[in-house]
Amino acid sequence: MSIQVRAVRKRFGAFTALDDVSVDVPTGGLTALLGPSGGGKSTLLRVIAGLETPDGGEVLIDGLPATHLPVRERDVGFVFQHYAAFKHLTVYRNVAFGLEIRRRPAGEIRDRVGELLRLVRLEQFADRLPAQLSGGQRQRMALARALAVEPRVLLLDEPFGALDAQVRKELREWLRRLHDEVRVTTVFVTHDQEEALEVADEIVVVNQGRVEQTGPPDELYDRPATEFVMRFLGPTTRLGDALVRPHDIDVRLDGVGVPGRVDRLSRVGFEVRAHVDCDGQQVMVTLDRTRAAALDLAPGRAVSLVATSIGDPARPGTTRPISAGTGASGAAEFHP
Ligand SMILES: Nc1ncnc2c1ncn2[C@@H]1O[C@H](COP(=O)(O)OP(=O)(O)OP(=O)(O)O)[C@@H](O)[C@H]1O
Repeated sequence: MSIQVRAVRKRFGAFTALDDVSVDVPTGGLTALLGPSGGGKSTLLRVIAGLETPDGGEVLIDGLPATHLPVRERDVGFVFQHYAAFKHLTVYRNVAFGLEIRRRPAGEIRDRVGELLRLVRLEQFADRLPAQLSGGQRQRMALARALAVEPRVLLLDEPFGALDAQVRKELREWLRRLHDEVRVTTVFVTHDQEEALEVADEIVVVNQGRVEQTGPPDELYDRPATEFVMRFLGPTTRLGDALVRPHDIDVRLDGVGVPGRVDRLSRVGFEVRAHVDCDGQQVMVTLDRTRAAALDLAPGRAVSLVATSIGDPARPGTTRPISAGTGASGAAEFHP
């Protein structure tokens, strides 16, 4: 089921939470709403769900007007950050709940719940109570429960937000695989750019109530439309006036480019980070350790730096340097 959000506005008193927001969610896609805290992601998700009515604009579900359609008629499944399970019911009964209240035949419920517990890898925990599960297992139960009634859309608001980094990482790989298997149109909210880049087919960057850019992860990373998007999606550094990714700078010894001197080197696994002083400007460059060794980089070494730029067909996919002053003016500084 596809979802279209057209020019939606939402105010809370004098505060504009969504300002002329348009988003297309394709059928069967996995779309991330990504942005900083307070940017309007949850409000947008709630408008899609029917939990908030927009002040202007419209929502179309499968091409039909749905702006004023009640939540229960939208066929959506939800999972929130802190999932409220029925504490006194087993995992099995929690997942079966939606089917039981719809009075589905016992055999059908058994088959469906069995299938879902397998999908979320909780078969062996069917008889436990929610309190006897880890946080990650509870969120997987929440997803199984949301999927039980076969919603046409799955809406996830920071579903892994309360979990620690390692579990989050596992769950996002798992979410990707689950989605590939069930293919239900899914929209999930996250403020974690790595989560969005790794999991989503399409990312909508939401900031200060507006959509900054929409596109597949690679496109946003390699061709950010604004300085805000560029900063939000990955590390950046300035070289002269240009804002570039640290791995899109060539370190040279032939004097071509901006002259500088290596200040400091640090190794992080396979990556070497070089801090280069270019006439007072600190430029950060990342390169792999093979390249760093070939250049014989060491503090004090004279080098020169060249930003590799997009639009050069010899180097497809590299980031175009964004000149100072372009893009979202006044966008908050953000260093993931
Ligand atoms: N019911 C409400 N009444 C008043 N203000 C609200 C209400 N809901 C949200 N807001 C405000 O709207 C803005 C956007 O909130 P929203 O929850 O959509 O942001 P978000 O991008 O999801 O942020 P977070 O990641 O912190 O949840 C915030 O400034 C918030 O305080």
